[in-house]
Formats: sequence, structure tokens, C-alpha cells
Amino acid sequence: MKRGFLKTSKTQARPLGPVPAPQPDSKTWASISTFLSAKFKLVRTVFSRPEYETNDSTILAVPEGLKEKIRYQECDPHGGSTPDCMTFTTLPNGMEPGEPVTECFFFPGSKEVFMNLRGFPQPMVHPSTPAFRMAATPDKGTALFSTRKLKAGDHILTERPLFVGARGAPTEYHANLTREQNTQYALNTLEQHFEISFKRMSTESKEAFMALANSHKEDGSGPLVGVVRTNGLRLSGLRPGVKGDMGSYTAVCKDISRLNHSCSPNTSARFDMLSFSYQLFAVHDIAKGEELTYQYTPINCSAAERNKALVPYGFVCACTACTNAPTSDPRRAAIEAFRPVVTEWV
Ligand SMILES: C[S@@+](CC[C@H](N)C(=O)[O-])C[C@H]1O[C@@H](n2cnc3c(N)ncnc32)[C@H](O)[C@@H]1O
Repeated sequence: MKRGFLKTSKTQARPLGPVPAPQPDSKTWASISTFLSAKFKLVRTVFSRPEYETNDSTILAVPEGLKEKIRYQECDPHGGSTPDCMTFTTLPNGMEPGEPVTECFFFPGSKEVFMNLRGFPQPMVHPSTPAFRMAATPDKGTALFSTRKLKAGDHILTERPLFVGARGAPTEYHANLTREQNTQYALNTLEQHFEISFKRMSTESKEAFMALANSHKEDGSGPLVGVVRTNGLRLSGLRPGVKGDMGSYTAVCKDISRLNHSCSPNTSARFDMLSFSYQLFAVHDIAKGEELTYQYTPINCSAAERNKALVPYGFVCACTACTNAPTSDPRRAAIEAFRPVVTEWV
């Protein structure tokens, strides 16, 4: 899960929020909205991605973000696409009214990954007995709890995401703006793209989406970008020919996104392509009533490194591995040292 942000003094000191000029002149905004609603406008753009993965509270997009050039053609904000166009679409297609569907904001080629899957879409497979409930905690907001004793490997829940989208939107890079201003500009553009997907959601999905936590209220993120950054699970491998970070999307779920972080999580999620849904499994035996947890960051590093990575989520982890770092850190370092050997053999 790539998540949220921050109320640290460091962050608040960062001059991102009221940046003077990425609210460019009205002419520039007009050109963005023209771009979004354009039918035939051919715009050469650069891909500048707000840097979600930084381990500090800085969000940087450009100029390092000039990683990819996209050509837009006949972009239809109401859905549909051409082969080289960003796509706003609803998946799976052909669902009965009321069945869960996902609003998607895709790069070229991702929708086709699903449409070309033999047998797509398949029905979602749910666990035989419900295994979780959502409840408030005293100190960690809303959380999920097990409603029965679970064994490692047990299926806890299945759900289709509310939203799956690119983690950054193609934006124009303005040489006359500062790095921070371009970052803000990229965030604003991303918000506009997410708005298109949001408007396509059912009322129920909109309510569920906006009810999710937002730890990005003070860093220049718009309300939709804030929710996505706080709650998105990384979803990789959906961009043919694009590897690594640039090939991954973010997925926001009504229930799974309520899982709080632990450095010793007791669940793991997998995305099932054919049913376009996440399935959550227990990775340890779990007692009835125990909180279900998930890892937001890599966990085989030191407590200090983990908590640095968690800064964007706006909390300090108080799990036992963090509170017993002198004991836990060497153990995790030993596991990490051993891991490449295991990987080689499996
Ligand atoms: C994806 S949401 C998880 C669900 C969230 N608790 C809610 O109320 O919807 C991420 C946010 O939950 C909170 N959170 C998650 N794990 C936490 C933890 N271990 N300790 C304290 N707060 C946590 C943080 O506010 C974080 O930004």
C-alpha cells in the first residue's frame, strides 16, 4: 500500500502548499481543460509523476520526472480510448446494475491486458464465511478485525477496487516554473484526471471513496489525490513493456484500504486479474477479534528506516518490532541477508 502523509514540522515547513505560481495563468489552465476535453487536440506532453515513493516528506516530480513522453490523441474524458490515449474506463465491462465495478484511469495498453484475457471477466470468489468487520480504534482511526479464528492461508475477503489509476498524470513541464511549482502543477493535473474517474463512479462508490482517510491534506494534494495517496495499494504488471515503478498503478478499495499498517502484518493481498478483484489472506494464524494489518512499506529494514518511509502516512509505528528495535533490527537484517539465497532457489 502506498499511502499518505504528514503532519511533521519538517513537512509543514516545506513550501509546497501555497506555491506562488503553479496556479498558472488562466490561459494555461484553459489549455489543460481543453486538453482534458479535447477530441482532436494532439499535445506533446511529458510524464511528470509526483514522487510518491520518497522516504522523506518531499514530493518531487520534475525535472527527474521527465521519464516518458506520451502522445495524446482524441482523448475522450467520458470513456473510451484510442490505442495511444490515456483511458478512462469501467471494468469489468458488462456487469449487471448494482454489481461492483472499478473506475480505471489507464495508460495505453492496460485495458487491453484485461480485454485480451481469455474468460475475462470471471465472478469474484468470496470466502465461505465472512471473516472481518470494520470498527473504530482509539488511536488508529478505522480498522479491520477478524470475526473468527483464522489459520495462515485462510481467505478473509474479496473485493473489487473502487478505483485503479496511474500514479501520475502526463503533464506539461514548464521551464519557467520552479521544481516545487511544477510539482504542484503535476498534482493539480492529477487531481483533474482523478475527477474524471470520480464523476463516473456510482453514488455509493463516491461515498465510500470520500469516507476513506486522507493524510495528504497539507501537502498540495487535492482531495481525490490525497485519498488515493493515503489508501492506494500498488498494482504492478499492467503496462505491457513497461517495467518497474513506471509500470505500476494504484488501487483504492472500500475495505482493504481500511487495513492499518504493521511491520509484522498478519495479512497479504493478491490481485486476481480474471475477476478484477483483490483477495485478502491471513499470513499467520489470527485470533478472533484481532486487528488485521498490512505492510505499507518494506519491512526487512531497520525500525528507523521503516518509520522514515512511514512519515508520509502521518503516524509513528508502535508495533512490537518498532518498540523492540534493538532485538528486532538484527533479526530482520539477517533475514534480508538470507533472502536472495532463498529467491535463487525457488
Ligand atoms: C489506509 S488508511 C488505514 C485506515 C485508516 N485507519 C482509516 O481510518 O481509514 C492509513 C491511515 O491510517 C492510519 N494508520 C495506519 N496504520 C497505522 C498505525 N500502525 N498506527 C497509527 N495509525 C495508523 C494513519 O492515519 C494512516 O494515514
